Amino acid sequence: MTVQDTTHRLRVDGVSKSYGGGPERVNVLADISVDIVDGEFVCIVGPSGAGKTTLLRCLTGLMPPTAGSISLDGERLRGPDARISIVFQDYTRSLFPWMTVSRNVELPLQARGVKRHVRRQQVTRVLNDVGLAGTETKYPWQLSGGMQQRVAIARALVTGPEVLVMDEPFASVDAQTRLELEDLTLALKRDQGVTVVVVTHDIDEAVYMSDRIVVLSKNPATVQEIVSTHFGPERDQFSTREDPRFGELRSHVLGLIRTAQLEALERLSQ
Ligand SMILES: Nc1ncnc2c1ncn2[C@@H]1O[C@H](COP(=O)(O)OP(=O)(O)OP(=O)(O)O)[C@@H](O)[C@H]1O
Repeated sequence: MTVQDTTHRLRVDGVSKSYGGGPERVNVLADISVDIVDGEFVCIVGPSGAGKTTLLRCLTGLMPPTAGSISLDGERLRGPDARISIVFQDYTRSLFPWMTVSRNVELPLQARGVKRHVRRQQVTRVLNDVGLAGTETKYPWQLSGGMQQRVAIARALVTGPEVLVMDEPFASVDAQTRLELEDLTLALKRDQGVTVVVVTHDIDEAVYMSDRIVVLSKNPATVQEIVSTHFGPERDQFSTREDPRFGELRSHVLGLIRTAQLEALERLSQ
C-alpha cells in the first residue's frame, strides 16, 4: 500500500440509492461500503450505466443516499462540503468563458471571502502546481483542452481540499494529453497528500493511477471486488504499463466488468 496512514478519510457505509418511486423506481446502488484512507488514490470502475456517477454524487454530498451514510473524517456528510472538491469531465461547461483563467480559479476563494491579495497569491501558486504559470490573464477558450482541464483542476485544488473527486476527468482530451494529466494528478496527490477518487471507463488508467480499484456490478450496483494494485508511489507511463502485473490486473478487472455486464443482462431477461 502507498497510503500514508490508515485514517479513514472517506467512509461509504451501506449506501443504496434509488431514483423515482412506485413502478418507476430504479434501484441503482445496493449496500455499497468502501473505506477510503487518507492520501489514497481510488478509482471506481464498472459496466456502462452501472451507477458510478450516482455513487460519486452521493459521496460528494451532492445527492443524499436512499439508505446508508457517507462520512468524512468521522463526521456524517449531509451535503456538499468544503473539504471535498470535484472535477467534471466537461471543462467547457465547468469553466466560465468570459472570465480569465485567474478569475475562474479564484472563484471558490472569493465565495469564502478570502481577501483579494491572498486570492492572487493562491491562484499563482496553484497555477504553478498544475503547470500553467503565466496563463492568469488568458481566457479558457485561448487554451488547449488539456490546459483547460488543468484550469479546472487548479480551481478544485485552490482551496486545499482533503479529497479530490473526479468524474471521467480525462475523457474529453486526446490520448497524449490524457497520459500527461494522469501523471499530473499522481504528482499532485503525492506532493499535496490529497485523497483522490476518480470515476473512469478506462481500465488501463485505473490500473496505472490507483492504489485500489473499486469494481462495481450492475442492476443494482454492488461492490463486486476491491482490487489493490500494489504499485508504489512512483509510476511511469512506460515501465509501470510494461510491468507484467499491469497486464494481469487489467485482465482481471476487465474480466470482472465483463462478468458483471453479462449477469446484469441475464437479470434483465429473466
Ligand atoms: N437523475 C436520475 N433520475 C433517474 N435515473 C437516473 C438519474 N441519474 C441516473 N439515472 C439512472 O441510473 C443509472 C446509473 O446511472 P449513472 O450515470 O450513475 O451510471 P454510470 O455508471 O456513471 O454511467 P456511464 O457508464 O454511462 O458513465 C442509469 O440507469 C441511469 O439512467
